[in-house]
Amino acid sequence: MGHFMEGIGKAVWTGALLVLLALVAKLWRSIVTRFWLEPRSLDARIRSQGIEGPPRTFMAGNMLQVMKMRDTGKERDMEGLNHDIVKHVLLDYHQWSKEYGKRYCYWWATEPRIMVTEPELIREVLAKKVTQFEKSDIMVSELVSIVGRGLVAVTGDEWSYHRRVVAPAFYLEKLKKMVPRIGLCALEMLDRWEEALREQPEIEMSSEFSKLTADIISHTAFGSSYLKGQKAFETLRAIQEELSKVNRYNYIPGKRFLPFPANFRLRKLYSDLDSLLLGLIKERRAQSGQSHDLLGLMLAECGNSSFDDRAVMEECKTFYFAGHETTAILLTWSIMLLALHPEWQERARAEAQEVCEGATPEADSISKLKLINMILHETLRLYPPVGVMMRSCFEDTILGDILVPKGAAVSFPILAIHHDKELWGEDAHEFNPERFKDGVTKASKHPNAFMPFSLGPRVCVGQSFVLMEAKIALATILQHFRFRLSPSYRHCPVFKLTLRPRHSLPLVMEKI
Ligand code: HEM
Repeated sequence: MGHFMEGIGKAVWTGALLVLLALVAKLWRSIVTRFWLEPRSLDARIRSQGIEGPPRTFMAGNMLQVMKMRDTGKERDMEGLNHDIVKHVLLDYHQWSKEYGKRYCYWWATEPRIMVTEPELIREVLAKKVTQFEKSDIMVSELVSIVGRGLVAVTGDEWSYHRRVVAPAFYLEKLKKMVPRIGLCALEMLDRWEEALREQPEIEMSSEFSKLTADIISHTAFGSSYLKGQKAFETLRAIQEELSKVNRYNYIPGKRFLPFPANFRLRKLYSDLDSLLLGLIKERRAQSGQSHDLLGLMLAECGNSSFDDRAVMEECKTFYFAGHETTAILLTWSIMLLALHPEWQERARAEAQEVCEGATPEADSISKLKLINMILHETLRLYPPVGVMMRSCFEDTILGDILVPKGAAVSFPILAIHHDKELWGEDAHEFNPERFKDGVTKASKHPNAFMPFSLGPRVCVGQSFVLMEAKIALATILQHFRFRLSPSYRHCPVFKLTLRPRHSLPLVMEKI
């Protein structure tokens, strides 16, 4: 009996050992395939087409190099106050495009990314071959951690469904109802400035515009519940801070589950945020009548469909992340450019005074602010808040003269395209809003060379909202203040998720 039991025990141990060995072998095979065999085969297919690039390292590819090169720009200011910023901000593109040509390949962890700068090919990816090119799993998981599982992050059928529910909230007729509220937010900011100017001659613009756009999105997204909206946005800002600390380890698989203190803090912040937003949505569903804020419009659109409270909550997070900082940055760069170019400041002021007659713009007069519109476009060309975009390739696809293999990605350096002399002429680095006088499609040698909001069906859903908001803010400011750059301003644009000034933007303000 004893021998019999011993025999069974041995068989169980041997079986367990075999299972363990099989699991280790499987894991080993998938590690070798994912980190060595697949990248090696993709590399060979890309290089065989004459597309060269910097040598890559195991696992991280060129990711750490790219981060380091982008950090170099953060460590020193630009030498002059000019707009030739590609070599400062996108040093990786500047160096590698000189070494390997404008079309080269670099590696983001195990994903090869082919740089594509031809607007025609970019249009093909973003507007025509949308099923072959999508956001990659790596990108989606990074986006979900930053912006939530809303419109920016979802793909395929889930994206079509979200877009159908969200897009109507941004129709011009609906946005027009938000104009008076945005005007009030701008006037409140001006009151604050008048108060501050009694003590000092300068105002710091980046933080002012960050407050303004947070205030506007809190009101326009949540209407009467805007104080709770503000609380949610503070939590989102804390999440953004924590994420910037852990993003450096993105190439480590499963890094979100590792016991970093930042991961524990993030989990708590996400859970606080979810209960706050879900509470707010429940309250709103219980109210009768329709409200004209973004949340109300979205709830009306989804009705009783399967778009549940969680899906609505993810879209609320998306509005904040996609729309708050980007808009603040647009306003910051445009006022910097107007401070630097007093002739354009005077022309824009004259237009604002003529159209608005001392008041904030009305919904129907916003389209008459043509010069201000041109100034905003020129700002978005020189300083696009989203400076680089990309898409992954899900099946072998012919793109112009390239065969993009499944598993590779294409990357579009929007900033470099907006500064390309072949597209924009010799004055590509100069501020010249006049180039937009006949509209965006005629401003350069290619109708799609201007792409701050992307192109095709996934074009920025908030595009009209942001231009409306920026026009109201600028027209209101211009009618009340004349301004110039403070001598203490230091010019140092940097990439920190978006293209922003590293230092503050102090302006010397004079009440008109
Ligand atoms: C100057 C300001 C802005 C810029 C430069 C900008 C730029 C962009 C870009 C480039 C994309 C495409 C991203 C991609 O597909 O990888 C995008 C998408 C998006 N943006 Fe904006 N955006 C701005 C403001 C806003 C605002 C104010 C909102 C909303 C309140 C917003 C909401 C969105 C959403 C929801 C998407 C995803 C659209 C989709 O995939 O269907 N954006 N934006």
